Amino acid sequence: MLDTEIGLYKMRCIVLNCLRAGLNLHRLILLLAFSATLITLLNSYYSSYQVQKQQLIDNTLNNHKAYAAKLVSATDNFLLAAQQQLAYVAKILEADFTNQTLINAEAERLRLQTNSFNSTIIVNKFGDILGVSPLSLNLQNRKVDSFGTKAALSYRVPMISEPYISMAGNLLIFMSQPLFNSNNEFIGYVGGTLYLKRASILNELLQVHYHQDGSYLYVVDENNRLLYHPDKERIGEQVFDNQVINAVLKGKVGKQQVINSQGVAMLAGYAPMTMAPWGVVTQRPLESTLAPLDSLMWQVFIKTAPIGILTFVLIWVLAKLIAQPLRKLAETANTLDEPTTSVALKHIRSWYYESDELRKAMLKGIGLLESKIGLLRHEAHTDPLTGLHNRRSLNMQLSQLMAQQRSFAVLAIDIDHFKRVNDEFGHDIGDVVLQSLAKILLDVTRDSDIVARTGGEEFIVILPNVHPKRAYQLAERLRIRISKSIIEPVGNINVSIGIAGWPLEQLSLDDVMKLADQALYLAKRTGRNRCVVDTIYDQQDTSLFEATELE
Ligand SMILES: Nc1nc2c(ncn2[C@@H]2O[C@H](COP(=O)(O)OP(=O)(O)OP(=O)(O)O)[C@@H](O)[C@H]2O)c(=O)[nH]1
Repeated sequence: MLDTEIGLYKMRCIVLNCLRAGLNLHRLILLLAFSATLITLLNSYYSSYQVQKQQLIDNTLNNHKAYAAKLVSATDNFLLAAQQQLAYVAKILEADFTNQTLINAEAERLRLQTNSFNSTIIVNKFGDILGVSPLSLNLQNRKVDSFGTKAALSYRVPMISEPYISMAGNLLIFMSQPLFNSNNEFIGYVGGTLYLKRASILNELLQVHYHQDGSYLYVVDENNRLLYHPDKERIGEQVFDNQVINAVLKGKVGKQQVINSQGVAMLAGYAPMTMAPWGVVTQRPLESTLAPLDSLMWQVFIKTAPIGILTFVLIWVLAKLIAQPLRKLAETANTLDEPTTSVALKHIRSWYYESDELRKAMLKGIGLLESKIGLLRHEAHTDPLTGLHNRRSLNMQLSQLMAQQRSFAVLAIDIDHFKRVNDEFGHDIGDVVLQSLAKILLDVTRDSDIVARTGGEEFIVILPNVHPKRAYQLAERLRIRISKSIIEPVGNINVSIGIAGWPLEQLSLDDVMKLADQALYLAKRTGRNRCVVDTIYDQQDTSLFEATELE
């Protein structure tokens, strides 16, 4: 019971600690596995304790039942032998009952030849005591006056009396054999006593079976009186309300767990005698019977403890191994937006099916997320018709260039009389022209240049690190290339280009774009199909620009 209480207390501590520290898979697995193991261990301890306890009780009851039967047999044999001795003496005396010397000699021989009787007595039919041994009892020539000796005179049969106090003051039982003459007339009897409280053959016989482990036996007569008990003070005491005594005096053989008259739980076996209406009960206290079980269970605990501890350690390690991949996956799930997440995911050792599937699913999810974000980013920065940068993307790129303090030239390009193309060939063909122009622009510029469509038929080309004169040359080459290109079914188109640049007297980006627009407007106004450089930009000190390779 103590083990169960300790186990429950430990489990309660674990649960409370988990609640305090916050539940996670590792702790849950530990809690589950620990509690399952603990319950199994406690259950096996408890059930093996119960089984062994029952086995001990059954064995003890069976042993004591067998003891009782054995003692009954030995005591019956003794009484039979004693009765036979009396019968033998009776035979001798019947032949010559007037011979006083013979009477004295037989009384003495009967007592001394064996140790069956404590005293012997030979009585005539009038109750006169003719012979006695030992003489120290001073009963010669007296009349019998006790319960047993008078009963023998009246009943005139072989008999064993119930216990009584003798004429000499001893608690005893009296055995007698009647004497008959040749005419079959009752002439007296020969008898012997068995002392109950003093040393006697009966006490010696029964004491053989007294054990030091708390076992003891007692004998009761038909009046519930104790004839033998290890506690001599109790001999002669009448015991009622005892189930075992009631059963044995009804002639039953058996075994039973009882509470004795002192209130102690006993495991008893009992059997009735055949030579006398007595019963023998042998018993052992339940407590002393079960005492070895506690040390046995302790030994079992000591022997199983190392394996138990090893099991707990194994559970702890396994729980950690199982929980670790899921814990790392859970931690990574909080940082899905970080670029290093997919690399971290790949390094997680998901060694079993579920965690591996989860990891793969997360990797797939991140892949899908990244491609979707990439697509959205591309769409947010791209002109859908031409695939060039849109205005948002252009502004971002320009901000970066300005942040890096890198100079650049701006070409603002507008198709001349594009309205006519739409009007003559339709809007779809107009779109084809815009797409063709985009291709030419990409073809002529470098990868490091930025080509954007910022309006209907307006394009912006940014040339990083290009000084004004080189910007103009490039714009001219671009214009000529466009005008010479045949775009089916429209044929040739022309463009006007306005040129400005940064840095320019600390102007803002908006101012630079306005200057490029103004130059473009000038190109349109002065006849189209031409390039115009913003005047301020045209006067820039070329030393401000890095040397660059031109197409
Ligand atoms: N096909 C097509 N046409 C467009 C698109 N965006 C704008 N336009 C047309 O571009 C034409 C621009 O006309 P205008 O602003 O009058 O300029 P323009 O005809 O080129 O004359 P100038 O610029 O003065 O030489 C209009 O007819 C618009 O409808 C587009 O995405 N696709």
